[in-house]
Amino acid sequence: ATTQPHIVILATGGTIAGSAANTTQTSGYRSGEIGVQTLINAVPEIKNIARVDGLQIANIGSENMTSDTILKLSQQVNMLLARDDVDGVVITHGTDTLDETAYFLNLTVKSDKPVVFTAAMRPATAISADGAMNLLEAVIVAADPNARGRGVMVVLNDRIGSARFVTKTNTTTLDTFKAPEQGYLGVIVNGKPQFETRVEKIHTRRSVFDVRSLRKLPEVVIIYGYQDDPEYMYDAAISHHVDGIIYAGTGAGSVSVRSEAGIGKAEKAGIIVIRSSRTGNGIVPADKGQPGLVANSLNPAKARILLMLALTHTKNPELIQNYFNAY
Ligand SMILES: NC(=O)C[C@H](N)C(=O)O
Repeated sequence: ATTQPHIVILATGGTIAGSAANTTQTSGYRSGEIGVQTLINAVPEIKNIARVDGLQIANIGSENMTSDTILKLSQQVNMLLARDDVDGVVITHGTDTLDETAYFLNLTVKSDKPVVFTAAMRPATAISADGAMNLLEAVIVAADPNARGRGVMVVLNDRIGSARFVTKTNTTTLDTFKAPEQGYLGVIVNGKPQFETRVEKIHTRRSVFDVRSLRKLPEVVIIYGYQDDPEYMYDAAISHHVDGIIYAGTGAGSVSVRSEAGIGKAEKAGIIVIRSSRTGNGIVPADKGQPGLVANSLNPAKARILLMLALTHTKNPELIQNYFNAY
C-alpha cells in the first residue's frame, strides 16, 4: 500500500464537522465540532484510495474565517505541496465562505498538485449527511494525476467545480455550489473523476501572487448598492483607512448619484474602488464616465480576495485592472 498517493486533509470546520441534537435537524446546529481524525475515521473507504494524514487548522463556522487564517492556510498548503512525499491536499471548510478561501488559494498556491475543497450542507449527525461521500470524492479527485494543473477545485455533490467560478447559490440544498455561466470542470461517477473542461483564467503556478512570506493582507471592504444607498458607508470606509472598496453594484455595476459621490471621495483619499455586481452573474463592463475599476465576472466576495492580493503588489489602477481581466 506504500504506492498509494499521499493526501493531506486540512480541516477548518463548517457543517461537515457539525453536530446537531437529532438526526432530522439541518439548521441551527453547531458548526466545527468534530475533529479531523473523526471525520477521516468515519470514511474507511478512503483507505482504498490514498494514504491520508489529518491536520486541524481551525474548527469554526466559515462565517468566522479571517484573512489571517486563509493566509496561514495558503502558506501551510505551499509547504506541504513542496514536499516530494505529498501528492495533493484536501481542505474541509464551511460552505458559507468556502468560495473566498478557495479562490485565495487558487491565486496563491505555487504547485500543479491537486488542491480540493470540500464541505457539507447537512451536519454529520443528520440522516443522509453528505459529508462522508463529499470527503471521499474530494480524496478521489486529489489522488487523481489527471486533476493536476486545473487550479483549486471544489468537490461537493458528485461535481468538480473551479474555485474561480463556483459559488454557494442556495442557502440549504445539497447542490448549492454552482457556476451558471461556466458550469463544472467535471463529475465523479461511481468513484471515478471525469474531467470535461479547463479554466482559461490564470491560477496557481502561473499566478504572480506569492504570499509565502507575507505577514498581513490589506484591508478591503464591500459596500452594497441598492435604492437610496447612503453615501456615509463610504465615509465610514475612508475614516477606517481601508485599502480598497468593492462596490457590489446594482445590475451591470450601475452607480447611484450618492454612491458616485462616495466613490469619488474614496478615490481622492487614495482608496482603490472596484465595481462588481450584486446579480451574481455576468461581466461588469468598463463603461466610460463610470467611476472605479471593474471586477470582470468575479462576485463581490471574490473581487475582494483579488483586490487584497493586487494591493500587495501595486496601487496602480491600470495594473490592478489588468489583474481583474486576467485572473
Ligand atoms: N454548510 C456549512 O458549512 C455552513 C456553515 N455555517 C459554515 O459555513 O461553516
